[in-house]
Amino acid sequence: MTELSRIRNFSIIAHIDHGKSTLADRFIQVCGGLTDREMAEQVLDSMDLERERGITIKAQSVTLNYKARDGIEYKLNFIDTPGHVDFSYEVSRSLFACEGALLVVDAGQGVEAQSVANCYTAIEQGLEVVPVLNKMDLPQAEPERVAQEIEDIIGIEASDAVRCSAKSGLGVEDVLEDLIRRIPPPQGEENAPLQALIIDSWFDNYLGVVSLVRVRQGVLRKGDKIQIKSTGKAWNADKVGIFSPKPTETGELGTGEVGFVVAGIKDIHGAPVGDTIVSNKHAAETAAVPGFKKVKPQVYAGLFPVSADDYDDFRDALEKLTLNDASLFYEPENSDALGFGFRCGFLGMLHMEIIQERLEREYDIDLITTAPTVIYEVVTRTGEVISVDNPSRLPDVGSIEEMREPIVEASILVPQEHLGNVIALCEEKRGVQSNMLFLANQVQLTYELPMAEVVLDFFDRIKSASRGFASLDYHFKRFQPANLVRLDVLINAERVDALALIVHRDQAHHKGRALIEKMKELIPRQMFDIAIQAAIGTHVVARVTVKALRKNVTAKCYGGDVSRKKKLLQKQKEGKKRMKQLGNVEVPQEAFLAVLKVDS
Ligand SMILES: Nc1nc2c(ncn2[C@@H]2O[C@H](COP(=O)(O)OP(=O)(O)OP(=O)(O)O)[C@@H](O)[C@H]2O)c(=O)[nH]1
Repeated sequence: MTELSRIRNFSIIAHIDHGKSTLADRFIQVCGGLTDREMAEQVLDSMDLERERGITIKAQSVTLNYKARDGIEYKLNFIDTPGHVDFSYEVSRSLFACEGALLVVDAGQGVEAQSVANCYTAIEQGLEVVPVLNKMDLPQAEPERVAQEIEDIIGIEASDAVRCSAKSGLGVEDVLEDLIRRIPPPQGEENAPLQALIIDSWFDNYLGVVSLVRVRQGVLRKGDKIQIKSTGKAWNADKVGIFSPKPTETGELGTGEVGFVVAGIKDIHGAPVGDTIVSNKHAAETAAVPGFKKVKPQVYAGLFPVSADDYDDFRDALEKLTLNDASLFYEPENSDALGFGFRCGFLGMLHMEIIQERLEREYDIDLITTAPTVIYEVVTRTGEVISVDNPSRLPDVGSIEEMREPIVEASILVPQEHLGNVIALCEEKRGVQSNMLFLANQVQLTYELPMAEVVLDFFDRIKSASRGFASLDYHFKRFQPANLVRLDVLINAERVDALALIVHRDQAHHKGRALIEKMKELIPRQMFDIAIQAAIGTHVVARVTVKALRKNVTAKCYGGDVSRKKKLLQKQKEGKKRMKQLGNVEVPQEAFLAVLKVDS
């Protein structure tokens, strides 16, 4: 067991692309955790998809042995955190297991809103935040300006922040030295009964559920009878160890340490993130570690297999995905237009795209996704409050007393020269400004905005309005009464349930018109005219027609070249894969998501 004074538990707070993963890889290299050959690019981003998109999704940890300049060997537990705003709850749960955090800032860019929000969380949780200026090898690095910005915006001393380059390796050991000096060691009673916090749980095909834990007090040993506090179920700790970064069994985890435990649990709901593991013998007298907030999905959409034959495979795939992703929600949904599918809940649009891509790539299921929506609250005339995550399930207008939409508080950091554009965008999105602070070169804006306006494309819009310089962080604040209506889309006079949207009444006409114009571009011409209408109740607000066209793909083939003809027909068939037949009209997947393309 390692003496507490030689342990440091830390996270890295960084904005996307500021170099967190590169720096973590450098740490692993400096501490000799892997041979060069094993040091494949960016070891910590383990999922294929993460690697392709270059973003970190799942929290991971690594234990490193670092021989410091004072001659002492320290055990450094690094708990990785994702960078995207959709996954910010994972940051707060990783911070729970640490005494400190490195704030890595790109010295050529400066502080970004999300890092600010995460730093505040860290400081609130009593963590020591240690600033690091990265990318010092770049000619545009301006360490003095950025250090000043850290002091002004976050309010921590940064003039002496270590300057490094994760890419070249310059200053990386200085970062480790600074970390050891400034981040306090963990505290806790070695002889007390076991109390360990579950930071993360995931499903492994061979081992069952693996949980990443932080021991608060006592010792977790292989063979111990343990209990999961919230379920009251007892298990046997079959495997106990650390990630170095390869999983390595050590047989025990002492107070203050971070590592994994495998206890024969078959379902991640049996070892929920944020739960506490205690010794079975002392379960009654050991309290749970005060956990962190549970996350709820923010964005809902219907997912339907293109081919009804895929339904069972689709359900199995969702079941498997939730084994590793407790934040993914699903329940069966039946649409008149699209048949049997599932209503799924996601943390945000990125999460939705990732799940959709995994379903298609890893499980080979072609899907139609309906327009994403947030959750609305509806108060009925009888005084009942119901949550609506599906526009087509909105109760009859006559029975609605009030509708409420979710409001977020958004914090935006933007350089002064782009302030006007960003404010204009917030106004367009029905935002209400609650604060504006001029800090160093940046302005910190606080807005209350309807969540529906924020989750879809706000992030991309704000980036383009500021030439990539503005950054955004937001969280749910409350539900607020709003004048909302359901906008229906009719194709050849048939209402298509899967295309319904909930929109603000003031925007209904404009949105309806823009939406069907977009759909007109996306629905290919067919052998007959197709009328597309947008309607509120029985009132049609806009109408377009997709003109008939006889599309004969083989017309171009002269002579009797059969193989060429076959090839063309095959090509056309593949092109059809993601089409859905609505009545006699073929509608492509893109048309169901047309609303996402309306604003841009
Ligand atoms: N020039 C230079 N480039 C760097 C440095 N550190 C990282 N980069 C580059 O910056 C890009 C982003 O680095 P990552 O380490 O993937 O960033 P990240 O913060 O982990 O991003 P997420 O995983 O998405 O949170 C990569 O192309 C790196 O090669 C540095 O010190 N200098």
